[in-house]
Amino acid sequence: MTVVLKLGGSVITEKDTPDTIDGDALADAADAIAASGVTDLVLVHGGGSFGHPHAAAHDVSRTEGTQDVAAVREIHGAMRELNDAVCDGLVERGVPAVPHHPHSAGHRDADGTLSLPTDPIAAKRDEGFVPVLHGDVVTHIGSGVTILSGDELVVALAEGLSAERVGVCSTVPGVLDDDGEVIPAIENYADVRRYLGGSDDTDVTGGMAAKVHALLGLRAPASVFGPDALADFLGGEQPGTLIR
Ligand SMILES: Nc1ncnc2c1ncn2[C@@H]1O[C@H](COP(=O)(O)OP(=O)(O)OP(=O)(O)O)[C@@H](O)[C@H]1O
Ligand SMILES: C=C(C)CCOP(=O)(O)O
Repeated sequence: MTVVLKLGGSVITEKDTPDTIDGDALADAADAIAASGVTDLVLVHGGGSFGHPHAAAHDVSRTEGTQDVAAVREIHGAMRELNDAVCDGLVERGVPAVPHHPHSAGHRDADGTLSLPTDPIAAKRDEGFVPVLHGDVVTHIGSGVTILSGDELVVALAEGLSAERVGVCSTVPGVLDDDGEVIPAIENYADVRRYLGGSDDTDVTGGMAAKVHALLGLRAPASVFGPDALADFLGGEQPGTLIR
């Protein structure tokens, strides 16, 4: 039973300080993953303070591209650095994490549709590794490169690997209504659109609104929850908001 789990960049980094890992949060997340014993796992992490400030500095988003090779290398390089730290934290705890860098593994066509072959990822999983992907810059036909968000990766992986469970761990305990209460379940974007905003921090990929929109397109149920509920999710529970 394949589980696709995204660790929000806002969870594992200090999102308001560029290029800074939140070491305690990363350690807690890695502890929870190691202790869960879940092995059929594909991980994704977001950009946080490694991805978004560099993308914003070069005016790159999911739709605005750049052909500037220095920008490509800067954004991708920052994300590789974060990916190294995530993989290191997992391997130190006995989780066989291996990187899978989207910049080298996928691209968008001229309409922005993502092509990301999942066979190489399935092969890693089937060999007992835990592939760790991340938000990145990807080649976009006619636009140079654009940003690929971790949330888009979650959707592509969940579909391509026929995942049974999908989890998105963010800083918030779930999708919140206007009173700050967690909305238990979402089945329709129109029902919750009025509650959804972007991110509190620099975020070129759209915050919660884009997340919910993307997850509603999945066949598998997806849970949005906070870091405290990561162990519960990995234990088979559906904490936070269930999107189906
Ligand atoms: N209705 C809402 N409920 C919960 N969070 C919301 C809502 N509307 C907007 N948000 C914002 O969405 C943010 C979560 O999305 P964001 O994309 O920043 O998180 P992430 O995926 O953890 O980080 P990253 O994009 O770096 O990977 C929250 O921190 C909050 O600021
Ligand atoms: C900004 C970059 C490079 C990655 C964005 O991924 P996200 O944090 O999942 O939206």
